[in-house]
Amino acid sequence: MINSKSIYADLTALRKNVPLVHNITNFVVMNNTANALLAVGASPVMAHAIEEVADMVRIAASLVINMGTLNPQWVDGMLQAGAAAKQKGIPVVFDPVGVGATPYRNQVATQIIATCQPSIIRGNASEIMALAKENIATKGVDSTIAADSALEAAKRLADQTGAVVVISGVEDFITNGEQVISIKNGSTLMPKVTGMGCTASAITGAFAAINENALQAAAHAMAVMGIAGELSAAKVAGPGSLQTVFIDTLYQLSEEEITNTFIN
Ligand SMILES: Nc1ncnc2c1ncn2[C@@H]1O[C@H](COP(=O)(O)OP(=O)(O)O)[C@@H](O)[C@H]1O
Ligand SMILES: Cc1ncsc1CCOP(=O)(O)O
Ligand SMILES: [Mg+2]
Repeated sequence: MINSKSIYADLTALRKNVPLVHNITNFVVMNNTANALLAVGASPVMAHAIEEVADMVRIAASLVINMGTLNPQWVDGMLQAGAAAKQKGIPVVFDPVGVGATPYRNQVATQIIATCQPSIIRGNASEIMALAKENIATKGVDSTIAADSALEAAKRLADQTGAVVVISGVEDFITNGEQVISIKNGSTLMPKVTGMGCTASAITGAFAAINENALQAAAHAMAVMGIAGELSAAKVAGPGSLQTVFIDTLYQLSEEEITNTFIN
């Protein structure tokens, strides 16, 4: 369904079109995700004020909503931005950071899915299980379970919401409820850098801006994440340098590297 040629074709389209990706994201990752979006070829803007989100959506090619550090004002902004994105017809990517950890996060995630109707939801296995209302003990923003154990829950969530659902982890799974694509690239060092999941969601927003097929766009984004993470991890001593080398690797990512590294 996807291959190294289709990944590179979308990456080339992204670099050529430089789509504006509007992010309403958390305090922890704003800088990393903006830099990752620039490096992959997109143009990021971070804007959360209720007074401007709808106007920003009007000039954006996609919207990424990430609920990592919530407060009620931001939630209002997310809901307004999501409604404006639906009206304009641009894709919405939702990252339900930490859902399952607190009742407030659960309530906000439900509200965002209902109002913003995301075309892609990306989370780790614990988050996807929590969204699918599975009984799961979560541990803040990190997953406590393997991605494959959330696959059935992800398919159900895709059926319920109409969104493509991505579970990240050792292996990533991307499903529309029927088809499933898996990506085996990545590195055990990636979850040691905060914001790698948020970066995956932001980059998914960039690919969704240039490919109308949400399943393909999400799979291409996760493949690029995994390939760049794997190539970067081979060059570094630990998570500190992974963060910066990852940005350089994304920026330089070539067709040859994709062809030689991609595994699914
Ligand atoms: N153990 C692992 N081995 C390989 N890649 C991983 C591993 N854990 C996470 N990744 C990769 O790191 C990125 C972030 O995923 P993850 O850590 O699941 O997200 P989150 O930070 O939201 O919990 C994804 O691209 C995923 O494929
Ligand atoms: C640590 C933390 N706390 C609230 S948001 C956040 C960042 C989570 O990022 P990711 O899910 O990509 O690791
Ligand atoms: Mg996360």
